[in-house]
Amino acid sequence: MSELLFRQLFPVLREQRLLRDIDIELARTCARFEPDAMMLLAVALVSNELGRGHVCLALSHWPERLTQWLALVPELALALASLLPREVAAHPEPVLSARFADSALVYPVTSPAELPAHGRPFTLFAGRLYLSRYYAFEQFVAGWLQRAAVTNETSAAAGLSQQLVKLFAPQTETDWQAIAVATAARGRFTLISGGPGTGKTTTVTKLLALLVAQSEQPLLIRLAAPTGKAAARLTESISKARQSLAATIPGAWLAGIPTEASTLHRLLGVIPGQPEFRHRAENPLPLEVLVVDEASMIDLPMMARLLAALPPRAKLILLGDKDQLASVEAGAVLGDICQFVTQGISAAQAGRLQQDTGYALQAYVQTAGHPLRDRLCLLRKSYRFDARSGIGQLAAAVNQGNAAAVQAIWSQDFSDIRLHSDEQRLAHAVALAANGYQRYLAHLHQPMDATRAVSLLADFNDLRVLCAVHDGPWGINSMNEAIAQRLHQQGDLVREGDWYAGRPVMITENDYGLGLYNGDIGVAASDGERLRVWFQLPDGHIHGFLPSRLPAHDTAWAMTVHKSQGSEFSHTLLLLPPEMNPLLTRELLYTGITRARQRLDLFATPDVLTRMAGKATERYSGLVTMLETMQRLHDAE
Ligand SMILES: Nc1ncnc2c1ncn2[C@@H]1O[C@H](COP(=O)(O)OP(=O)(O)OP(=O)(O)O)[C@@H](O)[C@H]1O
Repeated sequence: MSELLFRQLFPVLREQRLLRDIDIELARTCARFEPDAMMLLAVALVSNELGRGHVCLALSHWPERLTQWLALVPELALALASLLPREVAAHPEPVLSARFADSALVYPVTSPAELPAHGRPFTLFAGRLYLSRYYAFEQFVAGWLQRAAVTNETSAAAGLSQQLVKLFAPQTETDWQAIAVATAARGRFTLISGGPGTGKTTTVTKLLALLVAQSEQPLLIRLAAPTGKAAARLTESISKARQSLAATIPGAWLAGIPTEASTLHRLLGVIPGQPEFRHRAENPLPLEVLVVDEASMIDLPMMARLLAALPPRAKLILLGDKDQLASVEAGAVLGDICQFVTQGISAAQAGRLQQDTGYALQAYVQTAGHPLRDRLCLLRKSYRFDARSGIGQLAAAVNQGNAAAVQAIWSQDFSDIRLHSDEQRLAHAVALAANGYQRYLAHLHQPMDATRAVSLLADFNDLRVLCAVHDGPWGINSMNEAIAQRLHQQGDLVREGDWYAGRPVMITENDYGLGLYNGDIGVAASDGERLRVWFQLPDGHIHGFLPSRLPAHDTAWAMTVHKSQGSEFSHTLLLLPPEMNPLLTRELLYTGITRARQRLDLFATPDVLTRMAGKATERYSGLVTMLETMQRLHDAE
C-alpha cells in the first residue's frame, strides 16, 4: 500500500501542486518507522497544512480531501480505496484518532494540561494532528493566555477614573477608546483590534501616558512590530499622536513614552543561524510594558517565543486589525483570540469598566464565556474615513461579506474609489501607475543625497500598485516589467541592465548587519557619481547603499497585498486576476482596500469581487479548543 502511495499517488499530487516535495520527503522519512499507509498520508497532509498556514490537520477534513484526490487518479481509485474506508467517511474524527493514536509516531494527548510530548514527532489532540513542535507552541500560547486571562487585576490603581477623565472628555455615545484604556490599565494582557483610523495608536499613546502617570518609578516600556516597515510606521504614528496630544496631556506623562519601535526580531535578539532568540524564559526581556502593533502578522512560533520572553509581571498590549490577512507562516493567533468577542463581556468586567469610565455596558454582558473575552477591545469608529468616504464603506461591506453592498457602492458616486472592469483595464492600470509615479521620478533629475532622499522616498510611497498574485499577467512580476518598460518608453527613466536610476526595490530577507529588513523599500538614484539605493532605516536615518551590498531584493513598482501589510499609501491601485484562485479571499480584498488612505483604483471583475467578499479565510488550529478545555479544567478545580 505504501508503495502505491509513493509511486503512484504522491507524484500525481505533486504534479498538481497539491503536495510539496517537503511533504512527501517527510512522509518518506517516517515510512522507515511506520508501515501504515494511512498514517503516512496523514504525515504528508500535516506538513502540507503547515505550508498553507494551518497549525494542524483537522481530521474531519480527511474524507473531503481524499475524495478530491482519489478523483485525480481514477485508475487507482480501487487500489487506494482503503485510505478512505466507509467508517472513516462516516466518522472521520473518532475513527482516525483511534487509528493514529496507535502509531509509534504519534503522542495522543487527552488534556492540554499534559506536558508536551517528548520524542514523538506528531501529537494528536481533540481530533487534530500536529507536528509536535507546533503542538508545543500552541499549548504554550494557550497556557500563557489562560493564565493572563484568569489573573485579571480586579483592583484598579488609585485615581484611575480621575486620570481617565483627564485623557478622555466625556461623550454621549460609548467611548471605546476609553474602554480599551481602562481594560488595559487593569490587566496583564489586552488585545485592541480596530480597522484603519479607528485610533489604535491614539488609544495606546493615552494608555502609556496613564501607565507612566501611575508608576512611581520610570516605567520600562518597549514598542515593537513584526516587520521593519510596521515598526517604522509605529515610530512615526506614536510621535504624531504624542504631538497631537501634547495640548491635553501633561508633558511629564508623555515624556515617559518611547519614541522608537523595533522589530520583534530585534527586540528578542537574533542569534545568527539559530531559531531561538537571545531573550527567552531564562533571559527575559528587560521591560514592564510591551506594545506590539500589527499583531495579525505574528505567526504561532513567533507568538510563543515572544510570550516566553516576557517577564512574569510585564503587561502586554497587542494592537491589530482582526479582519486583515493572517501571518504568512502558520497560525492566526490574533484572529483565534478574537473569536471570543462573540461572547460579549462578563458582568463583573462591565461593572469595573463602568466604575472606571462611567459608560454602561450592560448591553454587551453575556452570562457564560471564556475570561479572555474580557481582555478584548474592539475600536468600532473610524476617525479617518467619514461617511462620504468610499474606501471606508467598501472596506466595511467586504468585511461583512455583503456582496450586494460591494456591488452597489460603485453607483454611489464616491470620489475616492473607482472600479475598472473593462477589457483594457490591465493596460489602463499600467498607464495610471506610470502617470502616478511622475512626481517621484522628477527627483531623479538632480544628484541625490540623504536630505533629498527623504522626499524621494515619501513621493515613491505615495502610490503603490498591489497585486494578489506573483505570476501571470495580473501578477507582480509581469506588472513590474510592464511599468518599467512603459516608463522607459516614455523616456522617464533609462533602463540599462538590472540597476537603473529610479528602480524601486523591496528587501526580501533580513540583514541585521546593514539594518535592512524583509519588506523595506528603497529606491535607486545617483549621488552624482554612483548609483545608490536609498533607504530610510528604522531609526529614521537615510542611507544610500551600493546596489552590490544589498541583501536579496525584488523590483517594487508593484508588490503583493501580503507584503503591503503594515504599510499605507495615499493612492493604491489594486489588481485582481479575473479567475478565482485559493489566494483570493475576503481578507486579501479588505487588506488591499485598506492600504489606501485617499484614493483606490480597483481593477477587477464584479464576479471576482463578489466571490472574494464571500470567501472568508479559514486557518485551522486548536487554540480556541485548548483555551476552552483549560477553562473547564480551571472551573473544575
Ligand atoms: N477619539 C478621537 N477623536 C477624534 N480624532 C481621533 C480620535 N482618535 C483618533 N483620532 C484621529 O484619527 C486619526 C487616526 O488615528 P490613529 O492613527 O490613532 O488610528 P490607527 O487606528 O492607529 O490608524 P492606522 O490605521 O494608521 O493604524 C488620527 O488623525 C487621530 O488624531
